[in-house]
Order: sequence, then C-alpha cells, then structure tokens
Amino acid sequence: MKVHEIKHPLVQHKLGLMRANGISTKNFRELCGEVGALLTYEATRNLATEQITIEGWEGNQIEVENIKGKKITIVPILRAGLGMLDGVIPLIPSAKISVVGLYRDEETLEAVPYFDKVVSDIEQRTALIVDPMLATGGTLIATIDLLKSKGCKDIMGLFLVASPEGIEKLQAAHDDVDIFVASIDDHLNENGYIVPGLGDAGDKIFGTK
Ligand SMILES: O=P(O)(O)OC[C@H]1O[C@H](OP(=O)(O)OP(=O)(O)O)[C@H](O)[C@@H]1O
Ligand SMILES: O=c1cc[nH]c(=O)[nH]1
Ligand SMILES: [Mg+2]
Repeated sequence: MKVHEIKHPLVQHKLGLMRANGISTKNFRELCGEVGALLTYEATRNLATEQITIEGWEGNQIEVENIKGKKITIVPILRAGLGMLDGVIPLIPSAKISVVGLYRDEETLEAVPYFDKVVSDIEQRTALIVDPMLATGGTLIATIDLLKSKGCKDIMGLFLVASPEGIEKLQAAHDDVDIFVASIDDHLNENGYIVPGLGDAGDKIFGTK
C-alpha cells in the first residue's frame, strides 16, 4: 500500500484554512471541493497514456497523448464524500459515479452501511473513493469490502485528513489500495475524532450542526 501525503503548498494552505474554529459552511464546502480537485490531480498523475494521431490546426497529421486503459468510477461515501465530488468531477468529467452510504455509529464507532448504487461494469474500472476523513478506518474498509465483493480489482482513495491508526488498519485489511491524503494527522481522540483534524466534516459541509 502506498500512502501519498500531498505536501503541495496550495493543498496545505487550503487545509489550514479548513481547520479554523467557526469556519462557515460556505467556506468549508468550497475548500473541500478545491482540495478534492488537487488530490485528484495528484492521484491521476500516473494514468497510462498512448500516442494517437489526429489532424492538427494546419491540417497535418500530428501525434498527441491520450489517456488509455481502465476507466474510472468515482465513489463518494455519503454524506461527507459529496463535498469533495464538486472538485473531483471536473477533472474526470466522463467518469461514472458509484455512490455508497455508510455512517459511523457514534457509540461503537462501527460503520453502518445504508445505501449503495455501484456501476454495473465495476470490474472493468478503477474505483476512486472520496471521503474527507479516514479516522478508525472502519468506513473505508467496509466500502472496499463492498467494491471488491462486486468484482472491483483496482481501488484508490482520496482523503483530506487521515489518522495513523486508520492507515494502519487499512494496511492490514487491504494492502493493495493506495491512498492520497492532504494530511496524516497526529492521533484519534477518545471519541474517534481525528486530532487536530477538521471536526465533523459531514456536519460542516451540510451545515447540520
Ligand atoms: O474511519 P471511520 O472511523 O469509519 O470514520 C470516517 C467516516 O466518518 C465520517 O462520516 P460520518 O459517519 O460522520 O457520516 P456523514 O458523512 O454522514 O457525516 C467520515 O466522512 C467518514 O465516512
Ligand atoms: O474526525 C473525524 C472522524 C470521523 N468523522 C469526521 O467527520 N471527523
Ligand atoms: Mg459526520
């Protein structure tokens, strides 16, 4: 498993703004999409390309690069993953979307699945999971279990903030999945929240707190 922590100044600056106490729903939501776009740029850096011949502006035959190989399905995890989707889709506009819904039980911290609508040809696609938070790892592991049970063989994940504990758990469960994160933070607190973290990302994106 490769863990890419994206140290790009734009990513770090925008994430820093998101950490401010009292940030508005509007600002948090906008930044979530912006960092989502920058993580997508990094995660797609190594997509295979091929040379194709087209007619250029002078009418000559010219060679250009074209992305080839497996197509992508973006997998936002409800709810908070929707906050990143606005930034991810413009970079991969023809990607199909597979939506999964899981919430974390506040007492047990176990992931509870409640929805999934996955593209029918998932076995032929790279799945790009998007969720702002990788905390205990339970939600992500359950999502990967689901995608693999439907035949998906190639999976990456984008997260704004991850905990060391969640990354370790993911590695033990699904060592074949690479992740791209804006920050690996310090630790999980006694309630399973990432510290310093962002607080409850879903509530901040949807304004439900
Ligand atoms: O790694 P874990 O410990 O499983 O926690 C991470 C999950 O918790 C949050 O979702 P939440 O359950 O708050 O749902 P929401 O997006 O609807 O707010 C977050 O968006 C992740 O999906
Ligand atoms: O820190 C955390 C952990 C889980 N879910 C969140 O939204 N934030
Ligand atoms: Mg939440």
